[in-house]
Amino acid sequence: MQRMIEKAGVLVEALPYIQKFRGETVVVKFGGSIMESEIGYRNILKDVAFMECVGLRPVLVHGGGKAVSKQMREAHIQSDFVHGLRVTDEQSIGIVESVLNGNVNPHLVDILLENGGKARGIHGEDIIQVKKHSGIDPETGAAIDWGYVGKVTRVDIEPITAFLNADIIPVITPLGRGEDGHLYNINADEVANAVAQALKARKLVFLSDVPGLLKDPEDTSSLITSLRTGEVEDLIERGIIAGGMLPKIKGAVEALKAGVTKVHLIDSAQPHSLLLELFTDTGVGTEIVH
Ligand SMILES: Nc1ncnc2c1ncn2[C@@H]1O[C@H](COP(=O)(O)OP(=O)(O)O)[C@@H](O)[C@H]1O
Ligand SMILES: CC(=O)N[C@@H](CCC(=O)OP(=O)(O)O)C(=O)O
Repeated sequence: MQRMIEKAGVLVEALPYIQKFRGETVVVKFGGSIMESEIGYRNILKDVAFMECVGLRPVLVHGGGKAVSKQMREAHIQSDFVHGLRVTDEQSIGIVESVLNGNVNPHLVDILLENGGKARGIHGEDIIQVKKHSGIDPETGAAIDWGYVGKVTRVDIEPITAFLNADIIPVITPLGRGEDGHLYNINADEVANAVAQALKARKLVFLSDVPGLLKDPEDTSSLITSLRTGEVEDLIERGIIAGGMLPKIKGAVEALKAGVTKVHLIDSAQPHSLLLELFTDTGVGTEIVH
C-alpha cells in the first residue's frame, strides 16, 4: 500500500509540469552514442511516448554517427572527421543515407509504435535545404572541403506540424537537399537546433552519453548544472566546451536567442533522465538559459 501511495505522490509531483508544458513543442536530439545500449534507448523512447501521451509535442531528431562509421568500416572506407564533421564523398553519402534513412530511423519509429505512441519517420532531405558547409583551417588558412556536408538554410515545418497536429511523433534524419539537388549529410545537433528554431519550440533537449556539461570531462562529478549564454565564450576559450559539446552548446546559444526558452543536456544512461528533467522539481543534467 505504501508503495502505491508513493507512486501516486510521484504522479502528483509531475502535475504542475504536465500542466505547464501541455501543448508545448519539445525537440529531443537523440545522439548516436545512445544506440550502443539497446535497453537504454528503448527506455528513452518509452519516455518520449509518455511525453506525447500527457500532451507535450515531442519531435525527435536522431544521429547515428557510430552506426555510419561501422558500416563504412565494413565497406572498407575510412571515416575522416574534420572539426567534428564527417568528410562525406559520393560513396559515403550513400552509406549515410542507407544507415540513417533506411535503418536507424525506421528502427526508432518501430520502438515508439511498440510503446503505443504514434510515430512517423521524416527523411531530412524532404524538409531541410542546405548550402555546402565551408570553413577555413585556423592553422593553415586554407579552405576546408567536407564534400557533401551541408549547413541548414531552411526547414519546411509544415510536414512536422501536420504530424504533431495528428498526435504523431515526427522522427527526423540529419540529411538535407542542396541547391544542386544533391543529398547532403548534416551534423544531427545542428539539425535539432534548426528544427527547434523553425518550430519555435519551448525546449531543446540533447540526450548524450555524458551527465551534461562537465568542468572536467574526465570527472563525471564535475557537472555544471546551470549555464547562462553569457558564460559560453569564456568556457570555449578555456577549452572546457570542446569536441562533441561544441555544436550542442553553440546551437543552444543560437536557439535561445531565437526564442527557445531552455536547452537541456542530459545523460541517456540515467534511467528516465528525460522525464526527470521535464517533470520533477530537481531535474538532472545541465540547463542552459539566456
Ligand atoms: N566539457 C565536456 N563535458 C562533457 N562532455 C564533453 C566535454 N567536452 C567534450 N565532451 C565530449 O562530448 C561528447 C558528447 O558529444 P557527441 O560525441 O557528439 O555525442 P552524441 O553523438 O551523443 O551527440 C562526450 O562523449 C565527450 O567526449
Ligand atoms: C556531417 C556529419 O558529421 N554528420 C553526422 C550525422 C550523424 C550524427 O550527427 O550523429 P551523432 O549525433 O550520433 O553524432 C555523421 O555523418 O556522423
